[in-house]
Amino acid sequence: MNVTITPSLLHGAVTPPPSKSQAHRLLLAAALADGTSHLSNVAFSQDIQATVRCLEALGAAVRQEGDQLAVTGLAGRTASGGALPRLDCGESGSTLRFLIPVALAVRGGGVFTGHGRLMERPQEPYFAIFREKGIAYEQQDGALTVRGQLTPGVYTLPGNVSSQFVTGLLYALPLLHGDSEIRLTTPLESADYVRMTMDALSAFGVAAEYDGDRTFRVPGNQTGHAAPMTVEADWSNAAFWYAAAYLDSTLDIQGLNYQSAQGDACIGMLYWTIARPGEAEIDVSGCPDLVPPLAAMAALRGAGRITRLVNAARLRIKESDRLSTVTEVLNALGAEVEEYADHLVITGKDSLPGGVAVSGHNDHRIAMMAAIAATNCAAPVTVTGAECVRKSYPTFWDEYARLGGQISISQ
Ligand SMILES: O=C(O)C1=C[C@@H](OP(=O)(O)O)[C@@H](O)[C@H](O)C1
Ligand SMILES: C=C(OP(=O)(O)O)C(=O)O
Repeated sequence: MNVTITPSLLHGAVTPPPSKSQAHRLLLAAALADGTSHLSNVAFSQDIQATVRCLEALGAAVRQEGDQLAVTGLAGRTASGGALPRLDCGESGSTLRFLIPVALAVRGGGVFTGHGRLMERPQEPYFAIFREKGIAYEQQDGALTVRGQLTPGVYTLPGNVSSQFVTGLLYALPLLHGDSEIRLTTPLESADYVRMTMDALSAFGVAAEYDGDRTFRVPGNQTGHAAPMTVEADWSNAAFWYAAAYLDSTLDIQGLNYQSAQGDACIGMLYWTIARPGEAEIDVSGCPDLVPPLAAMAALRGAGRITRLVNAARLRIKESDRLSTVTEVLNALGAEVEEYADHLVITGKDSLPGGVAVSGHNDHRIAMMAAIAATNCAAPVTVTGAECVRKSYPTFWDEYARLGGQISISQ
């Protein structure tokens, strides 16, 4: 699907979709707990569909009841020895990395498949653990098979590849028959995502302790208890509307929790960092998903104003190599972005020429970045492969049009 945008500013009230990160976590906690949890405000983005499908494959029951999702958990039931469950994780890194250790704990392993770039995204921190602990793994023809017994003990891994490994272990280790420890060999990046994990576990009565530095203590023999929960609005996707507002659209962004544990809630603060005159340097190691909207803001910050988005190496292992795709797409629109190994340097302009077609690179955040930058372009912009927004924000283009964005869609 191609979307052609005739540049115009956006106006009106908008509520961001339910948080994808929080929904993954609540669904998983509910699927492992005792009893039936009712979850409100779950939206079926492709990534959440992947998590639901995989939790069902692991034996949890998920059904729609009115506008809630009822999740009946495994309640400590485990099964091993039979055929391994097959888990199609779509393009969702969270689903894959959260469920690898969970599948080992509850089913003795699994066969994981994925689409797009997913199976190329790194899993080495898990593989290093598996080699040390004698868990078999094999990646062949796009499928990753893991098989073995997860045992309580010490789990050592780096903190700077992806926080999603820590989250996966925090879900799996409480299920084991003994206490465990997670030890990080480097400082934890994306730390707020791990805090969100601990909040979700704690809402279901599962305890883990973090020393705030490199060690997590995880007591074993824990089964969570069903809890009614409501998913918050998504700050990572709200950030695109913040970017549009910074670029002169008049938006009333509603429904957000300003006390949220979502790390990307810092977009409110970063908005002002970008709005101030002079050079800006933003460390994005805690909020990697904000780079596309921040880059759109920085590209249009005003002539000559320099923004550095630093500590961003991890952006290369997302749905696309985001340091390269942010650079390519914004520069195609006429921006001045310089790409380095682990950072971007962006020299602002007052407006961009546009007048080109840019690829969404099968990356929802790149397509949304292009759409927001297009509001400040002089000539129409076509986003090809624009359906990729379904990964996290299926209604994005509808909302964009509802807010007055002038789009035409072609196949
Ligand atoms: O745990 C999560 O929900 C996520 C963690 C982050 O990944 P990293 O920890 O790999 O940076 C983020 O980029 C991703 O979109 C979602
Ligand atoms: C990187 C993302 O998600 P995941 O890692 O779960 O695929 C994202 O939503 O930007």
